[in-house]
Amino acid sequence: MTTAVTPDDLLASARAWIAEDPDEQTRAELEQVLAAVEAGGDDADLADRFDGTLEFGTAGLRGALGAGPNRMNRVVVTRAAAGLAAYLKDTGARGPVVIGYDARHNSDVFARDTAEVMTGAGIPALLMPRPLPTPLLAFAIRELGCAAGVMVTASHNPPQDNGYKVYLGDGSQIVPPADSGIAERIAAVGPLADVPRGTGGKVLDETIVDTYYDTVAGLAGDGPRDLDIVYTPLHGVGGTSVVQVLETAGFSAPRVVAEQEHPDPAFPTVAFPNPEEPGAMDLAMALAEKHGADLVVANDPDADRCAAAVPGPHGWRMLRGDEVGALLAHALLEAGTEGTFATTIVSSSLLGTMARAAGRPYVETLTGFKWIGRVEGLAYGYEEALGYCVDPEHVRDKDGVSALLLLCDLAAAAKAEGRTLVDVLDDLALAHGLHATDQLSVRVTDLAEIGAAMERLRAAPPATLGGLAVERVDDLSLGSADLPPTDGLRYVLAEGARVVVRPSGTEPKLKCYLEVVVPVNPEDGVDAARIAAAGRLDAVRGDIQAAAGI
Ligand SMILES: O=P([O-])(O)O[C@H]1O[C@H](COP(=O)(O)O)[C@@H](O)[C@H](O)[C@H]1O
Ligand SMILES: [Mg+2]
Repeated sequence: MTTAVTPDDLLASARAWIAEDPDEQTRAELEQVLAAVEAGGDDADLADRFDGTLEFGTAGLRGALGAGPNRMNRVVVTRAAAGLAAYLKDTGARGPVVIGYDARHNSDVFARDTAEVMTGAGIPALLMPRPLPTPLLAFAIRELGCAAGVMVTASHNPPQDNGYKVYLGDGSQIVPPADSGIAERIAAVGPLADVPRGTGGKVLDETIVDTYYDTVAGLAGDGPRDLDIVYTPLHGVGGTSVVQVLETAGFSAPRVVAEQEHPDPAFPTVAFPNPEEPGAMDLAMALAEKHGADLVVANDPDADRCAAAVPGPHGWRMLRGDEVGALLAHALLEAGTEGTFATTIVSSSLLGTMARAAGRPYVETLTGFKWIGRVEGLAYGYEEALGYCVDPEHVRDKDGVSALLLLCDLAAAAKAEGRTLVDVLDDLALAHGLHATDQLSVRVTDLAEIGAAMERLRAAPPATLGGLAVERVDDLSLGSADLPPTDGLRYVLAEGARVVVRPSGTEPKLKCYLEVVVPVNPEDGVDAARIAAAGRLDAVRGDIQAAAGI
């Protein structure tokens, strides 16, 4: 919520904040900012810090570390934990809260604060033994019968950010109305000094980690294991888990990108620690090229996403999330997996086509794994943002470790037949048409630019995009029978193409998701369809960019 503040209110809020902040560092930081304003300096920085509070977005709270309610810090985390504790008590939830954390700045401190607030509220707290992947936390919630889970992570965001993912006892991240129920109770938390603090809870031993490794390793079949794998955890926490799981499943140890092997909150070798960002996978692909490896796999820093790259005639290329999503779906369908297949409205429509062809139920949700994770009867869910859930029984969230293992499993099976993952993708294109997707993602410094772009699109709906007629425009903010309201626009285009435009819920970005479908003529081959699709995507991209004015 954004409230207009007068300068006097602002100064008073800052002083009140300093008075209750238990963190020496953020206290000193805000004192400095305040002193500069009091000395007549610009108050823009101070105003921004107090311009509302961090809110639950696509994946919990997320924001820059720093002092003030609009930043991630010990005050905000303590209040969030107290609000969650109140929600759990009010809703009669039973069982402990398990708390995980990644290796970012202060993640361990925020995790400990959360544990102390939980025990202070009379709720048992279990703390993960060390910085570990997000999916391990999601696993622990179900495995240990917890009432809720908290993961302190900002995933793939820049180094100066941190975040707070909240899960309930079903192991899925919170959605409405639980998020607003928790937010109301956070807002109602009184002075910090009145929030009772207990012990740090129980620190779990390695048993939970080993159980997870065995469970994940057990997902792979007993197929061929000859595969030369290059892996990078992108300076995050996936490293030991992935190596251990691959080896338990019978693969040789992957070649790990040495510069990115160990957790480092500064993420020194990448501009953004996000495998979706250009350049993030360069070191991994260079290592693979050097050794003539078969496959590159990567996780984002909290290891709930999995990226992959494959060799081709023009060098290594990254697979899109939609391609990995289709490959894993194919593997599961081939293995006879029953149940519902699900993805989001911004992901490729290929999954729906594959599910229908195989006679499986199919569901589309809003963006975010918090929605996919709670699909009833879920057998497999994925989203284009490199997120995959291949074992919903144990992990009701995306899991970059299990997805990575199953992808290696599939690649090794293909290799044993003298084929590659690209050959499998070609099979799918021949069977269902080439579904090509791309994303136009524009990072802004001023969030108002995103609102302005959405307004322009609403005011002047394009009649065609990339030469394809716009057959229907859905304003997603109105909601529908199948989907709760969310800020976004969907353009249904001729020939099976579509564009969705929405503001990111985790970063200051406007995202446009593009898909075109091109039939494959077996005589011309899949590559001809790929070239045609790339041209179409370019044309659609140019038009939506112009229409949005970004
Ligand atoms: O940060 P992660 O890896 O948890 O990923 C989070 O953010 C992604 C991007 O969301 P948005 O487009 O709103 O920025 C979501 O797709 C994902 O489900 C969510 O968990
Ligand atoms: Mg992540």
